Amino acid sequence: MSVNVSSDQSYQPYHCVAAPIGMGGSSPTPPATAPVVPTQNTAASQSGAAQPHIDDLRHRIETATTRVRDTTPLAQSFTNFVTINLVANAQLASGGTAAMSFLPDDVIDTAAIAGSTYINVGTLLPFFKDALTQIAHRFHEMKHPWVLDPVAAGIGATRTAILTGFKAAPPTIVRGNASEIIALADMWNLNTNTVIGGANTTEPSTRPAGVEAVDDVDSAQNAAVQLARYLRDHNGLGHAAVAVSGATDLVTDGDTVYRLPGGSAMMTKITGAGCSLGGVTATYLAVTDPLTAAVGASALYNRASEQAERVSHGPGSFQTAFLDALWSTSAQTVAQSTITASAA
Ligand SMILES: Nc1ncnc2c1ncn2[C@@H]1O[C@H](COP(=O)(O)OP(=O)(O)O)[C@@H](O)[C@H]1O
Ligand SMILES: Cc1ncsc1CCOP(=O)(O)O
Ligand SMILES: [Mg+2]
Repeated sequence: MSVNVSSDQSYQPYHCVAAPIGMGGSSPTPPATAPVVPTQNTAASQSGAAQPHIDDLRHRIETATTRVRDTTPLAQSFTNFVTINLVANAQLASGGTAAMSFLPDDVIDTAAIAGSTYINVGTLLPFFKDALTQIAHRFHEMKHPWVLDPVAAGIGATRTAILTGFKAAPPTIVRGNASEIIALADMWNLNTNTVIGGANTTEPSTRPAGVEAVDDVDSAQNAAVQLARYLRDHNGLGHAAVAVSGATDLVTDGDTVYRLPGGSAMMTKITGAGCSLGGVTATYLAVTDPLTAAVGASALYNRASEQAERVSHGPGSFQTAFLDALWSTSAQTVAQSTITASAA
Protein backbone atom coordinates (compact mmCIF):
# COMPACT_ATOMS: atom_id res chain seq x y z
CA MET A 1 0.00 0.00 0.00
CA SER A 2 1.44 3.35 -0.75
CA VAL A 3 0.18 6.85 -0.30
CA ASN A 4 1.28 9.47 -2.75
CA VAL A 5 1.00 12.86 -1.18
CA SER A 6 1.99 15.50 -3.60
CA SER A 7 1.90 19.23 -3.29
CA ASP A 8 4.55 21.23 -4.97
CA GLN A 9 5.12 24.53 -3.30
CA SER A 10 6.58 27.30 -5.41
CA TYR A 11 9.44 29.01 -3.68
CA GLN A 12 8.75 32.42 -2.14
CA PRO A 13 12.05 34.34 -1.93
CA TYR A 14 12.62 36.19 1.30
CA HIS A 15 14.85 39.16 2.00
CA CYS A 16 15.85 38.29 5.49
CA VAL A 17 16.91 41.28 7.55
CA ALA A 18 19.32 39.61 9.94
CA ALA A 19 19.79 41.45 13.20
CA PRO A 20 23.48 42.35 13.76
CA ILE A 21 25.10 39.44 15.61
CA GLY A 22 27.55 40.58 18.26
CA MET A 23 29.82 38.13 20.10
CA GLY A 24 27.24 36.18 21.99
CA GLY A 25 24.64 38.55 20.62
CA SER A 26 21.17 37.39 19.77
CA SER A 27 20.80 35.24 16.70
CA PRO A 28 19.44 36.91 13.55
CA THR A 29 15.76 37.17 12.97
CA PRO A 30 14.81 33.84 11.45
CA PRO A 31 13.06 34.08 8.09
CA ALA A 32 9.32 34.41 8.19
CA THR A 33 7.45 31.34 7.08
CA ALA A 34 6.13 31.40 3.55
CA PRO A 35 2.45 31.77 2.88
CA VAL A 36 1.32 28.40 1.62
CA VAL A 37 1.11 29.11 -2.10
CA PRO A 38 -1.87 27.24 -3.53
CA THR A 39 -0.75 25.39 -6.63
CA GLN A 40 -2.67 23.46 -9.22
CA ASN A 41 -0.79 20.38 -8.12
CA THR A 42 -1.99 20.06 -4.55
CA ALA A 43 -2.58 16.84 -2.68
CA ALA A 44 -2.93 13.87 -4.95
CA SER A 45 -5.50 11.17 -4.25
CA GLN A 46 -4.67 9.32 -1.07
CA SER A 47 -6.11 6.48 0.87
CA GLY A 48 -7.74 7.63 4.09
CA ALA A 49 -5.80 5.24 6.32
CA ALA A 50 -2.34 6.71 5.79
CA GLN A 51 -3.35 10.37 5.48
CA PRO A 52 -3.47 11.20 9.24
CA HIS A 53 0.00 9.81 9.85
CA ILE A 54 1.44 11.75 6.91
CA ASP A 55 -0.32 14.89 8.14
CA ASP A 56 1.13 14.31 11.59
CA LEU A 57 4.62 13.88 10.10
CA ARG A 58 4.18 17.09 8.11
CA HIS A 59 3.18 18.92 11.28
CA ARG A 60 6.24 17.58 13.10
CA ILE A 61 8.48 18.63 10.18
CA GLU A 62 7.11 22.18 10.18
CA THR A 63 7.41 22.40 13.97
CA ALA A 64 10.99 21.09 13.93
CA THR A 65 12.07 23.44 11.12
CA THR A 66 10.64 26.40 13.00
CA ARG A 67 12.13 25.26 16.32
CA VAL A 68 15.61 24.96 14.77
CA ARG A 69 15.37 28.55 13.55
CA ASP A 70 13.91 29.84 16.79
CA THR A 71 16.22 28.06 19.25
CA THR A 72 19.60 27.73 17.39
CA PRO A 73 20.35 24.20 18.66
CA LEU A 74 23.95 23.00 18.97
CA ALA A 75 24.82 19.83 17.06
CA GLN A 76 28.49 18.90 17.59
CA SER A 77 30.43 17.32 14.69
CA PHE A 78 33.34 14.91 14.54
CA THR A 79 33.65 14.99 10.76
CA ASN A 80 36.03 14.79 7.81
CA PHE A 81 38.52 17.49 6.89
CA VAL A 82 37.30 17.80 3.29
CA THR A 83 33.80 19.14 3.99
CA ILE A 84 33.95 20.28 7.61
CA ASN A 85 33.39 23.94 6.71
CA LEU A 86 30.30 23.23 4.62
CA VAL A 87 28.90 21.05 7.41
CA ALA A 88 29.21 23.93 9.88
CA ASN A 89 27.89 26.54 7.45
CA ALA A 90 24.92 24.37 6.45
CA GLN A 91 24.03 23.86 10.12
CA LEU A 92 24.14 27.64 10.71
CA ALA A 93 22.23 28.43 7.49
CA SER A 94 19.52 25.96 8.60
CA GLY A 95 19.21 27.80 11.91
CA GLY A 96 21.46 25.78 14.19
CA THR A 97 24.94 26.33 15.56
CA ALA A 98 28.09 24.20 15.28
CA ALA A 99 31.09 22.91 17.26
CA MET A 100 33.71 20.70 15.59
CA SER A 101 35.78 18.42 17.82
CA PHE A 102 37.98 15.26 17.69
CA LEU A 103 39.58 14.46 21.06
CA PRO A 104 37.37 12.14 23.16
CA ASP A 105 37.34 14.24 26.33
CA ASP A 106 36.47 17.35 24.30
CA VAL A 107 33.75 15.50 22.34
CA ILE A 108 32.22 13.94 25.45
CA ASP A 109 32.28 17.21 27.43
CA THR A 110 30.74 19.06 24.47
CA ALA A 111 28.07 16.37 24.10
CA ALA A 112 26.90 17.27 27.60
CA ILE A 113 25.83 20.72 26.32
CA ALA A 114 24.88 19.74 22.75
CA GLY A 115 21.50 18.52 21.57
CA SER A 116 23.17 15.86 19.42
CA THR A 117 26.43 14.85 17.76
CA TYR A 118 27.32 14.03 14.16
CA ILE A 119 30.10 11.52 13.36
CA ASN A 120 31.40 11.21 9.79
CA VAL A 121 34.27 8.85 8.87
CA GLY A 122 35.26 10.41 5.54
CA THR A 123 38.88 11.09 6.51
CA LEU A 124 40.70 9.18 9.22
CA LEU A 125 43.72 9.53 11.51
CA PRO A 126 45.27 6.56 13.37
CA PHE A 127 43.92 7.60 16.78
CA PHE A 128 40.33 7.79 15.46
CA LYS A 129 39.80 4.05 15.86
CA ASP A 130 40.20 4.08 19.65
CA ALA A 131 38.72 7.56 20.02
CA LEU A 132 35.49 6.77 18.15
CA THR A 133 34.96 3.48 19.95
CA GLN A 134 35.36 5.30 23.30
CA ILE A 135 33.03 8.11 22.19
CA ALA A 136 30.29 5.78 20.91
CA HIS A 137 30.23 3.75 24.13
CA ARG A 138 30.11 6.95 26.24
CA PHE A 139 27.26 8.30 24.13
CA HIS A 140 25.43 5.02 24.74
CA GLU A 141 25.84 5.42 28.51
CA MET A 142 24.73 9.08 28.31
CA LYS A 143 21.79 8.22 25.99
CA HIS A 144 23.15 11.02 23.83
CA PRO A 145 21.53 11.09 20.34
CA TRP A 146 23.94 10.96 17.42
CA VAL A 147 24.01 10.65 13.63
CA LEU A 148 26.50 8.50 11.69
CA ASP A 149 27.53 9.11 8.08
CA PRO A 150 29.50 5.97 7.10
CA VAL A 151 31.37 7.68 4.26
CA ALA A 152 33.18 5.21 1.96
CA ALA A 153 31.99 2.27 4.06
CA GLY A 154 33.90 -0.89 3.10
CA ILE A 155 37.17 0.82 2.22
CA GLY A 156 40.23 0.34 4.42
CA ALA A 157 40.84 -1.75 7.50
CA THR A 158 40.72 1.24 9.86
CA ARG A 159 37.37 2.49 8.55
CA THR A 160 35.96 -1.04 8.62
CA ALA A 161 37.16 -1.51 12.20
CA ILE A 162 35.57 1.78 13.28
CA LEU A 163 32.23 1.09 11.55
CA THR A 164 32.14 -2.50 12.79
CA GLY A 165 32.85 -1.23 16.29
CA PHE A 166 29.80 1.04 16.21
CA LYS A 167 27.53 -2.04 16.11
CA ALA A 168 27.95 -2.51 19.87
CA ALA A 169 26.96 1.11 20.64
CA PRO A 170 24.96 2.17 17.59
CA PRO A 171 23.76 5.64 16.58
CA THR A 172 20.26 7.09 16.55
CA ILE A 173 20.30 7.85 12.82
CA VAL A 174 22.47 6.60 9.94
CA ARG A 175 22.58 8.81 6.86
CA GLY A 176 24.43 7.72 3.72
CA ASN A 177 24.20 7.07 0.03
CA ALA A 178 22.86 3.72 -1.15
CA SER A 179 26.22 1.99 -1.41
CA GLU A 180 27.29 3.10 2.07
CA ILE A 181 24.03 1.88 3.63
CA ILE A 182 24.31 -1.50 1.89
CA ALA A 183 27.97 -1.85 2.90
CA LEU A 184 27.26 -0.98 6.56
CA ALA A 185 24.33 -3.42 6.83
CA ASP A 186 26.47 -6.15 5.25
CA MET A 187 29.35 -5.29 7.60
CA TRP A 188 26.98 -5.69 10.59
CA ASN A 189 25.74 -9.02 9.17
CA LEU A 190 22.13 -7.84 9.06
CA ASN A 191 19.87 -10.04 6.95
CA THR A 192 19.22 -7.66 4.08
CA ASN A 193 18.92 -9.97 1.06
CA THR A 194 20.41 -7.11 -0.88
CA VAL A 195 20.17 -7.73 -4.60
CA ILE A 196 22.60 -5.71 -6.65
CA GLY A 197 22.00 -5.12 -10.33
CA GLY A 198 18.38 -6.15 -10.29
CA ALA A 199 16.98 -9.68 -10.64
CA ASN A 200 19.99 -11.15 -12.36
CA THR A 201 22.22 -11.21 -9.28
CA THR A 202 21.68 -12.69 -5.83
CA GLU A 203 25.05 -11.98 -4.29
CA PRO A 204 24.89 -9.41 -1.45
CA SER A 205 26.84 -6.29 -2.17
CA THR A 206 30.43 -6.62 -0.99
CA ARG A 207 32.00 -3.97 -3.18
CA PRO A 208 33.18 -0.73 -1.58
CA ALA A 209 32.06 2.30 -3.52
CA GLY A 210 34.32 5.16 -2.49
CA VAL A 211 32.52 8.30 -1.39
CA GLU A 212 30.01 8.19 -4.26
CA ALA A 213 27.20 5.68 -4.69
CA VAL A 214 27.41 2.90 -7.28
CA ASP A 215 24.02 1.46 -6.26
CA ASP A 216 20.58 2.99 -6.70
CA VAL A 217 18.46 4.00 -3.72
CA ASP A 218 15.85 1.23 -4.16
CA SER A 219 18.51 -1.49 -3.97
CA ALA A 220 19.33 -0.21 -0.47
CA GLN A 221 15.75 -0.40 0.85
CA ASN A 222 16.06 -3.76 2.60
CA ALA A 223 19.41 -2.80 4.08
CA ALA A 224 17.97 0.48 5.35
CA VAL A 225 14.94 -1.22 6.95
CA GLN A 226 17.05 -3.89 8.69
CA LEU A 227 19.55 -1.24 9.81
CA ALA A 228 16.78 0.97 11.24
CA ARG A 229 15.31 -1.97 13.16
CA TYR A 230 18.73 -2.85 14.54
CA LEU A 231 19.40 0.74 15.64
CA ARG A 232 15.96 1.00 17.29
CA ASP A 233 16.49 -2.27 19.19
CA HIS A 234 20.06 -1.61 20.30
CA ASN A 235 20.77 2.13 20.61
CA GLY A 236 19.17 2.40 24.04
CA LEU A 237 16.71 5.10 22.90
CA GLY A 238 14.03 2.86 21.37
CA HIS A 239 13.69 4.89 18.19
CA ALA A 240 15.83 5.38 15.11
CA ALA A 241 15.91 6.26 11.43
CA VAL A 242 17.99 5.49 8.36
CA ALA A 243 18.21 7.97 5.48
CA VAL A 244 19.39 6.83 2.02
CA SER A 245 20.16 9.81 -0.20
CA GLY A 246 19.97 9.91 -3.98
CA ALA A 247 17.74 11.03 -6.86
CA THR A 248 14.72 10.08 -4.72
CA ASP A 249 15.64 10.01 -1.05
CA LEU A 250 14.46 7.12 1.11
CA VAL A 251 13.96 7.33 4.88
CA THR A 252 12.74 4.52 7.15
CA ASP A 253 12.14 3.97 10.86
CA GLY A 254 12.07 0.21 10.26
CA ASP A 255 8.26 0.07 10.00
CA THR A 256 7.47 2.53 7.18
CA VAL A 257 9.47 3.55 4.11
CA TYR A 258 9.16 7.18 3.01
CA ARG A 259 10.31 8.44 -0.36
CA LEU A 260 11.08 12.09 -1.12
CA PRO A 261 11.51 12.91 -4.83
CA GLY A 262 12.93 16.12 -6.21
CA GLY A 263 15.99 18.15 -5.35
CA SER A 264 18.75 19.05 -7.80
CA ALA A 265 21.35 16.78 -9.37
CA MET A 266 23.74 19.70 -8.98
CA MET A 267 24.14 18.45 -5.42
CA THR A 268 26.38 15.71 -6.82
CA LYS A 269 28.71 18.40 -8.21
CA ILE A 270 29.65 19.92 -4.86
CA THR A 271 31.61 17.96 -2.29
CA GLY A 272 29.90 17.81 1.08
CA ALA A 273 26.25 17.70 0.02
CA GLY A 274 25.80 14.38 1.80
CA CYS A 275 28.15 15.20 4.66
CA SER A 276 26.36 18.47 5.35
CA LEU A 277 22.97 16.74 5.12
CA GLY A 278 24.21 14.50 7.92
CA GLY A 279 25.18 17.57 9.92
CA VAL A 280 21.81 19.25 9.40
CA THR A 281 20.06 15.97 10.26
CA ALA A 282 21.90 16.17 13.60
CA THR A 283 20.72 19.78 13.98
CA TYR A 284 17.12 18.60 13.54
CA LEU A 285 17.71 15.61 15.86
CA ALA A 286 18.58 18.10 18.60
CA VAL A 287 14.94 19.28 18.57
CA THR A 288 12.82 16.34 17.37
CA ASP A 289 12.51 12.55 16.96
CA PRO A 290 14.80 10.63 14.60
CA LEU A 291 12.23 10.01 11.84
CA THR A 292 11.14 13.65 11.72
CA ALA A 293 14.76 14.78 11.77
CA ALA A 294 15.77 12.52 8.87
CA VAL A 295 12.71 13.29 6.72
CA GLY A 296 12.70 17.00 7.59
CA ALA A 297 16.37 17.58 6.82
CA SER A 298 16.09 15.64 3.54
CA ALA A 299 13.02 17.65 2.53
CA LEU A 300 14.74 20.93 3.41
CA TYR A 301 17.72 19.90 1.26
CA ASN A 302 15.50 19.04 -1.69
CA ARG A 303 13.55 22.30 -1.64
CA ALA A 304 16.69 24.37 -1.05
CA SER A 305 18.66 22.66 -3.84
CA GLU A 306 15.80 23.21 -6.29
CA GLN A 307 15.85 26.90 -5.46
CA ALA A 308 19.65 27.04 -5.74
CA GLU A 309 19.52 25.45 -9.19
CA ARG A 310 17.03 28.07 -10.33
CA VAL A 311 19.31 30.98 -9.46
CA SER A 312 22.85 29.62 -10.07
CA HIS A 313 25.16 29.14 -13.04
CA GLY A 314 27.56 26.37 -12.00
CA PRO A 315 28.82 24.52 -8.89
CA GLY A 316 30.38 27.60 -7.27
CA SER A 317 27.30 29.80 -7.39
CA PHE A 318 25.11 26.75 -6.70
CA GLN A 319 26.79 26.08 -3.34
CA THR A 320 26.39 29.72 -2.32
CA ALA A 321 22.78 29.83 -3.45
CA PHE A 322 22.15 26.54 -1.65
CA LEU A 323 23.29 28.00 1.69
CA ASP A 324 21.07 31.02 1.10
CA ALA A 325 18.12 28.73 0.35
CA LEU A 326 18.73 26.68 3.52
CA TRP A 327 18.26 29.96 5.36
CA SER A 328 15.20 31.22 3.52
CA THR A 329 13.11 28.20 2.48
CA SER A 330 10.02 28.40 4.64
CA ALA A 331 9.04 25.75 7.19
CA GLN A 332 5.71 25.37 5.39
CA THR A 333 7.42 24.72 2.06
CA VAL A 334 9.59 22.06 3.70
CA ALA A 335 6.58 20.43 5.41
CA GLN A 336 4.51 20.36 2.22
CA SER A 337 7.17 18.47 0.24
CA THR A 338 6.03 15.43 -1.71
CA ILE A 339 6.23 12.36 0.56
CA THR A 340 5.27 8.82 -0.38
CA ALA A 341 4.81 6.25 2.40
CA SER A 342 4.69 2.45 2.18
CA ALA A 343 4.97 -0.42 4.66
CA ALA A 344 8.55 -1.59 5.21
N1 LIG B 1 20.33 12.80 -8.82
C1 LIG B 1 19.95 13.58 -7.81
N2 LIG B 1 18.90 14.42 -7.93
C2 LIG B 1 18.51 15.22 -6.91
N3 LIG B 1 19.12 15.25 -5.70
C3 LIG B 1 20.19 14.44 -5.54
C4 LIG B 1 20.66 13.57 -6.55
N4 LIG B 1 21.74 12.88 -6.05
C5 LIG B 1 21.92 13.31 -4.80
N5 LIG B 1 21.00 14.24 -4.47
C6 LIG B 1 20.87 14.95 -3.20
O1 LIG B 1 22.17 15.32 -2.80
C7 LIG B 1 22.33 15.23 -1.39
C8 LIG B 1 23.51 14.31 -1.11
O2 LIG B 1 23.14 13.04 -1.55
P1 LIG B 1 24.28 12.00 -2.09
O3 LIG B 1 25.02 12.62 -3.19
O4 LIG B 1 23.55 10.72 -2.32
O5 LIG B 1 25.18 11.85 -0.81
P2 LIG B 1 26.76 11.58 -0.77
O6 LIG B 1 27.34 12.91 -1.16
O7 LIG B 1 27.01 11.22 0.67
O8 LIG B 1 27.04 10.49 -1.75
C9 LIG B 1 20.98 14.71 -0.87
O9 LIG B 1 20.21 15.81 -0.44
C10 LIG B 1 20.34 14.08 -2.09
O10 LIG B 1 18.92 14.13 -2.04
C1 LIG C 1 35.85 13.67 -1.13
C2 LIG C 1 35.93 13.12 0.25
N1 LIG C 1 36.94 12.32 0.65
C3 LIG C 1 36.87 11.90 1.91
S1 LIG C 1 35.50 12.56 2.66
C4 LIG C 1 35.01 13.39 1.24
C5 LIG C 1 33.77 14.24 1.17
C6 LIG C 1 32.57 13.43 0.82
O1 LIG C 1 31.47 14.29 0.89
P1 LIG C 1 30.00 13.79 0.46
O2 LIG C 1 29.81 12.43 1.03
O3 LIG C 1 29.09 14.81 1.03
O4 LIG C 1 30.02 13.76 -1.04
MG1 LIG D 1 28.71 11.06 1.54
